[in-house]
Amino acid sequence: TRSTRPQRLLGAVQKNATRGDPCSVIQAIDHFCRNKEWAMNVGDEKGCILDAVVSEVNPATVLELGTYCGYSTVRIARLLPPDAKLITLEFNPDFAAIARQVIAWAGLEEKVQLVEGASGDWIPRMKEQFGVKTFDLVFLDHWKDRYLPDTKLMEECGILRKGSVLLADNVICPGTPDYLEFVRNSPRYESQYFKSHLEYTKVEDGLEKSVFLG
Ligand SMILES: Cc1ncnc2c1ncn2[C@@H]1O[C@H](/C=C/CNC(=O)c2cc(-c3ccc(F)cc3)cc(O)c2O)C[C@H]1O
Ligand SMILES: [Mg+2]
Repeated sequence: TRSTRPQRLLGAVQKNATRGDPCSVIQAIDHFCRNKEWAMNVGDEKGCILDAVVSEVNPATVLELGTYCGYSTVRIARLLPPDAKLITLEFNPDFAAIARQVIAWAGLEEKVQLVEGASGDWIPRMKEQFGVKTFDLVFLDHWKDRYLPDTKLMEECGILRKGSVLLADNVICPGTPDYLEFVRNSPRYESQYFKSHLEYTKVEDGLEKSVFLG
């Protein structure tokens, strides 16, 4: 049977990237998506903004919602200090299987814990299951109608601390209007919009960075 796009994306990584070299994995995926088949990775342009925020926060603990093929997982994990931990949630087993191989090809397995399951089920269990009290950085890139409910859930579960940074992809395209309205109007967040473009296109999109004020 015909391969899937994530399988072809993994093939491009295994063919063109060097094992243990995260930058070559990122470049291989961006080249594949720009020249062969578009895929919903955060991409190189928004990826540079993601890199800047990760470097600024220098997080010890990171939560990613929506792994997909692991592109942003690799982008973030490659910048983390040695004993930092990135937990990434993905409920589609086929995507999770591809992402594990992409993360392994980049040589970043030690820094990444990929959890197969729904964010709503796992956010309440972060403390007991993984011994993580709070997250310094959360990257939201899963179903767009889950950004707001999961943010409220993270607040309720106490996994955000004063200064925790939420970075949300696609706040313009496809758009997350309810989430954007919430973080921009809530007194508990200091929000900033980073204008960019939808991955591999000229369409406007951007990232919203929201600092939880406790
Ligand atoms: C609740 C929950 N828990 C765990 N994993 C979850 C989850 N909801 C989705 N996921 C997983 O994250 C991934 C989903 C991401 C959703 N992202 C998107 O739908 C998405 C869509 C576009 C886009 C833009 C313009 C167009 F014309 C077409 C598409 C661009 C992007 O950057 C995106 O992230 C894969 C899915 O299995
Ligand atoms: Mg996205």
